[in-house]
Amino acid sequence: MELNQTCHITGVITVIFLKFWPKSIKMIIHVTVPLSHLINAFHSPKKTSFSANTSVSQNQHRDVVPEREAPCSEPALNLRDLGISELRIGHIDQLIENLLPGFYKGKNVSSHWHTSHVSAQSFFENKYGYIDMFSALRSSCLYRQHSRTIQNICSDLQCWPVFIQSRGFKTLKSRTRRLQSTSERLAESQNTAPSFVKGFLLRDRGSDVESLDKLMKTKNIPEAHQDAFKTGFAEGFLKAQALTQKTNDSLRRTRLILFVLLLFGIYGLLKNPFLSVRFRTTTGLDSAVDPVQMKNVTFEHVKGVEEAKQELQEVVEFLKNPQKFTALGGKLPKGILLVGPPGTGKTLLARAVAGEADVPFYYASGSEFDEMFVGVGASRIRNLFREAKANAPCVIFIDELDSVGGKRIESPMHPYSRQTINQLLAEMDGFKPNEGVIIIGATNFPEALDNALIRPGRFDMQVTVPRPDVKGRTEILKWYLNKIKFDKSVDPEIIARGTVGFSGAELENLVNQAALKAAVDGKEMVTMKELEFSKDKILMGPERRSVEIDNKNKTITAYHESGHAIIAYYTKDAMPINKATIMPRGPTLGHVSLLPENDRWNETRAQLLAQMDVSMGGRVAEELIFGTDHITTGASSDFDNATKIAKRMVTKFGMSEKLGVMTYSDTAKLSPETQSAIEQEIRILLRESYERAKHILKTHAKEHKNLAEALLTYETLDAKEIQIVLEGKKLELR
Ligand SMILES: Nc1ncnc2c1ncn2[C@@H]1O[C@H](COP(=O)(O)OP(=O)(O)OP(=O)(O)O)[C@@H](O)[C@H]1O
Ligand SMILES: [Zn+2]
Repeated sequence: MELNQTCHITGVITVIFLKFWPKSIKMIIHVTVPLSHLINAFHSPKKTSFSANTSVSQNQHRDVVPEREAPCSEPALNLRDLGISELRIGHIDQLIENLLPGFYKGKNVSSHWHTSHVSAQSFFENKYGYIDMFSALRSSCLYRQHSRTIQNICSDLQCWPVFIQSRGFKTLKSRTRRLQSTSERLAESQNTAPSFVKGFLLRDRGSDVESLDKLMKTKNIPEAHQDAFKTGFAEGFLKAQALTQKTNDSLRRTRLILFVLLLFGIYGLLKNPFLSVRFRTTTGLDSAVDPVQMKNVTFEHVKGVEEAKQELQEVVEFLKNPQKFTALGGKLPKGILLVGPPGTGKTLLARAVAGEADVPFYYASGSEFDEMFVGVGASRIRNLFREAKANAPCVIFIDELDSVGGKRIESPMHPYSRQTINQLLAEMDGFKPNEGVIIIGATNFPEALDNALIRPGRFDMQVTVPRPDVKGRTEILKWYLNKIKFDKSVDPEIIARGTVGFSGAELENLVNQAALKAAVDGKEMVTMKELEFSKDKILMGPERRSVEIDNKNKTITAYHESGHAIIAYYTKDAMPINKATIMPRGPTLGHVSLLPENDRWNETRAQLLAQMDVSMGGRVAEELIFGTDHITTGASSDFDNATKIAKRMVTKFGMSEKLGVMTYSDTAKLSPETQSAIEQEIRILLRESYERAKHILKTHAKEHKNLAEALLTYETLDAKEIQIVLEGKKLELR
């Protein structure tokens, strides 16, 4: 039987024994060697042509005799000759003992090794002078006689789990040697290592697992080893994966942090007032054009302010055709100031001027210019004017001019408050009147403006934009009613009469609220009812139907509101009653709304006194009907109103005999005597008003009672119904 075959048989025997010995298999399974060790173990150490007692020094050059070329003439050596019948894991020692008598500790083997001065690669080598077990086997005296067998055993044993001691640390020298020897060994092992290991060693990472399984199958690797290999591979693979995963995770985290920091950086730059200003006013993308961006607004869109429109017409002419004005040598105003209460159409007018002249409209709000950072306001103004000059002719509109051009505060606390306004003054002086740039400012408080702003050559043209009169209101109502579906029965005039003092914005809101109400009620179009409803809502506040009010409180409210109504009805100079209700609205439990029959441009002393008396009507009614112990807190807002009127009469309108026609703007700075004189006068006015109200209510106690009961029945009464009740007629049930 050919040696080879015998060896193979040995190898096979080995395998068979192992196969049927679950215990030994278990033992083998426990002995799992990390992958790197397995690879080390495969590299059967260099073939050495040692003589038995040659002293072994690890750096002796070894010539490698490739196993397969060795002649196979030796007699076959089988385990029996070695006194071993069957080979199990426990027999390794005996085998080695027989192969290498005296190898094991305790026998004084001719020591092949000295104390190593250079640390060897492994403790094994340090101790035995051989790189590993196999080279120890090969150097045995038996090797020469049975080199073939020992080689085969070694190569078979290679499949056995081997105990390799390796040092936990690597010296540079050993590392180099290891790397070098590993690569040489790897090259060599490709010849000696069984094919399945080759595939394993040379595997491409991509398809490890299935090639490993495939190899396990095709090369019928013993069961026991499969787990060890798989475990080893899995461990190595998982470790590698875990490491990659960790690296990827930390890379991802770093990238995320950098990205967030970048975002913050960009946000900070954009928010930076200097940059954002530059961005806003110098880039075409987001220059300070009117954010509302109403397209081609013309004078047609502005109703009820004819006078203001006429005054601005000439500005439009100038913007359309500046030469016409320069030829005559005339100078147009650089700055136009629109003055009026909120919501009267100042911004709309400025847009209409730019729209009529068809020039760019630059919108800026005064409050934008004031930032907590010093100098930001001034830089924004510079940018705005630079951009406008570059696009002349154009309109610059500065809304709420008083917030940037307010009186300059001369105080060490605000050393920079002048910077922005000074910049504005400088810019206004910085261009010639006929350069084609018109600056329009709007303010609700002209008195708050710095005088330097409104001197000639700056905002030297002032246009008043007042609240619309009944005619203007009718026009504005028609304008907005035409934008919705409304019933033909709607008479804008009546609504206009009932909305004295309403601004354009409030009228627009009234029509809009009526449309919403009609939509909520599922109506096809808006009728007078919805318009009245939204008017009351604006005048008296939204109804609070959900509020549950007990009868006692309802009765008090009914007499309180009737008190106001009776005074208004029986006082000659009082405003006519529009409506009385005990339906809670807004913050009040009831409300009486009065409306002048037309616009009051001025109010007489009698009218002011009448308003005070009406305000006193509520408290007086409570006192007369329920007694002084049952008067309520509900009259506080009435007294506020009456006190305000009395104070304006004394300090503003010169309507006090004692204090004369002087005005007292800042009472806090007055002398104590003057202050107490003012208080005295106010007190007298209020007491007299109270007495007048009491007199009226005593005189018309019956009507007062009838009206209160009607309110308890109908909850809300309009002017007509109130008149019917006070005339003693019966109201038809609604
Ligand atoms: N005379 C008017 N004619 C038509 N619509 C008006 C008129 N006045 C106000 N409006 C409406 O009210 C809205 C607000 O008006 P605008 O902003 O021009 O008032 P304003 O005087 O500038 O208010 P503020 O002083 O609060 O800035 C306008 O968009 C417009 O729809
Ligand atoms: Zn009241």
